[in-house]
Amino acid sequence: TPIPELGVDTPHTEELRSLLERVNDWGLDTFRIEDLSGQRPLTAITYKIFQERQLLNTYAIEPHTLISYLLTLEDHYQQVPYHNKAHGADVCQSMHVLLNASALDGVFTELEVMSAIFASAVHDVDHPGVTNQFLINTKSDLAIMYNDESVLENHHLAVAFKLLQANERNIFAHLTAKQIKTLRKMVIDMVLATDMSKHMQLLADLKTMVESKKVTGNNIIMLESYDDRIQVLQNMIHCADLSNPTKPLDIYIKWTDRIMEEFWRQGDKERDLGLEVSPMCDRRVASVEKHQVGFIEFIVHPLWETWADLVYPDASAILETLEQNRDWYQARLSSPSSTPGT
Ligand SMILES: COc1ccc(-c2ccn(C[C@@H](O)CN3CCOCC3)n2)cc1OC1CCCC1
Ligand SMILES: [Zn+2]
Repeated sequence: TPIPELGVDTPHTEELRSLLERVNDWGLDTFRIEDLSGQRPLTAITYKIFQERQLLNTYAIEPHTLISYLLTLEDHYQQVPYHNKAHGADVCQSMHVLLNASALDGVFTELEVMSAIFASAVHDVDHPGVTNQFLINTKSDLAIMYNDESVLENHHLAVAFKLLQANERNIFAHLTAKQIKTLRKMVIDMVLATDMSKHMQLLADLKTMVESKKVTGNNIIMLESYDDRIQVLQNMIHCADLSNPTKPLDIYIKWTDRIMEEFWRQGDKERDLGLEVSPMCDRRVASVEKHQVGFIEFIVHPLWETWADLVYPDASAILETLEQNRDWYQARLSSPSSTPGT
């Protein structure tokens, strides 16, 4: 069967094509792509990025093999409010834009770039919509399987690589053994770095790197060792994963609605199980704005401020939007919050 031009079957080909022309822009409306692509945002966006970066030519990837892998990957994202295929598509597209920073021009090899795009597309596959702590507390099969250590992150990686084992989905069939070994290690290192329990160490190391930053004549960052290179890619996927508050406000608010519904459903499960309801997971004690302000103040802004230093001045506009969005939520805190029915 012939491959549709955009990789997905949709009656909105014209509109989807023109929207995907903006794949290099920060703030691309992933929700609109979800609607126009026949609920295939991850396949449509990732296929476009692979084409945009000539990765099919560089690595002799057959279009139908890539489409087959992406459609199956997308089908393995669960229908949960936040950690679903739209989030996977959003982090993949955000990573694609971050890789284009001029301070990183020519820094990463094509294999590292493909590893980063692949890692972000797969990084939450089969996420069950509950946290690592919930899986540990409920003695879930996943927690038993991974001995309570980065349970979800390990699972996402295992699922992503398992799907490659079918010949019709093996997009890396024409890579050398050495390339596959390198790609696999980098993808594992990046996805494991999205575990929030690694956040403080990752940020501390990034700050150290920024302090000792070495650049070439035209302000391009010099990264000699594998450790330095993977550290930048790990912080990049972590930034992409925590990029919702840096996006246009109307898009950010939609992500907030989704994560809160996912957290509240976990709280409902904890209440039903007689467990203590986790912080921010009790829908009866909703302080959405307060939690977003705290999330930005303590996690998102410190990370993005440091990233913006590293790639200065490439992420300055993103940091500006983040600060405006924080002020918007802050302002709603002091004034009466939107109570139901008003
Ligand atoms: C728009 O709002 C949010 C957007 C994102 C997040 C958020 C938290 C952790 N993460 C990253 C994990 O999902 C890391 N995952 C785990 C599973 O394995 C893969 C890697 N993302 C939290 C958000 O708000 C919370 C609710 C109120 C304040 C905090
Ligand atoms: Zn994620």
